[in-house]
Amino acid sequence: MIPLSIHQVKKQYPDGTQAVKGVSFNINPGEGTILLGSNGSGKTTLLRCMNGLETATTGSIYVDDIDVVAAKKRKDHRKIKRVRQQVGMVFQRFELIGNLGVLQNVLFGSLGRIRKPWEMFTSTATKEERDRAMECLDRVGLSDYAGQRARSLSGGQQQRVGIARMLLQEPQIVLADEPIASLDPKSGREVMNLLWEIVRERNLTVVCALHQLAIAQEYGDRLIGMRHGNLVMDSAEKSVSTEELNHLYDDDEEEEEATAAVEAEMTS
Ligand SMILES: Nc1ncnc2c1ncn2[C@@H]1O[C@H](COP(=O)(O)OP(=O)(O)OP(=O)(O)O)[C@@H](O)[C@H]1O
Repeated sequence: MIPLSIHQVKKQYPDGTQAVKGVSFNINPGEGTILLGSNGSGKTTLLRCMNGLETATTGSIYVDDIDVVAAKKRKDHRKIKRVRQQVGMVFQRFELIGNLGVLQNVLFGSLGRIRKPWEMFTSTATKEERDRAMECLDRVGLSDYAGQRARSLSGGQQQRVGIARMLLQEPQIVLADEPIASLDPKSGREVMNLLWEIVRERNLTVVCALHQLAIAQEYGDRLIGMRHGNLVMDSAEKSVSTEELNHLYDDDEEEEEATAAVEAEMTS
């Protein structure tokens, strides 16, 4: 079964910004896909639509047999929860609670058992959950840091806690939104190595937004490029040269003007 299928997805924000303009692709099981594109090309929006953090305006996004877009529109919480259990997120800014301990942060990965936000602070983990969380911390090499406050860790260590939190969820799909953008090159590479090692050993399907082209070429099984909310490059369809990758980041004032002119003509 195709784990992730995206069909004609559009996302327009309430202020009128068209962040994603009709994107379609299927991701195969175990595929490590890297999403590329300059700032504002729509990568984060698309990732957030995939796990229902944002609701796509039109189109469908199937996670296994669930259409996330339809589930969000119908406010079908049972289906949204099933999607969230299957889809783990790794964020650029780690999204840890700095004042809390490392182990507690990982335990919040078992979000399936938390129904209301305040339960994050009142619910206590079972011994089994704590043991599993410790195993996840051990996998990312941080079991010795379990009792420390998250904010006392370096950026690279905090991202490893983010990976451990994602692991505790036991997802089938991992969405990583610029997981190394806040890290120095050495820590970034360490985190990328760890993330890829883990997804490979568990045969997880990954979609990872990145800006570092060399790393994208090194790690990605497949490279997908976005520009102004459109999918403009997919290495599954044709091989992609470094030149074409660089073109994704070209200064495109002229192209924007041309696109705006075409759009204005179409709406007049
Ligand atoms: N909540 C929002 N409301 C309105 N516009 C938004 C919102 N979030 C993002 N946008 C806009 O949507 C477009 C796509 O943004 P998005 O963050 O998805 O791009 P991106 O490719 O992830 O960029 P970056 O590489 O900088 O993270 C941009 O024009 C952005 O300003």
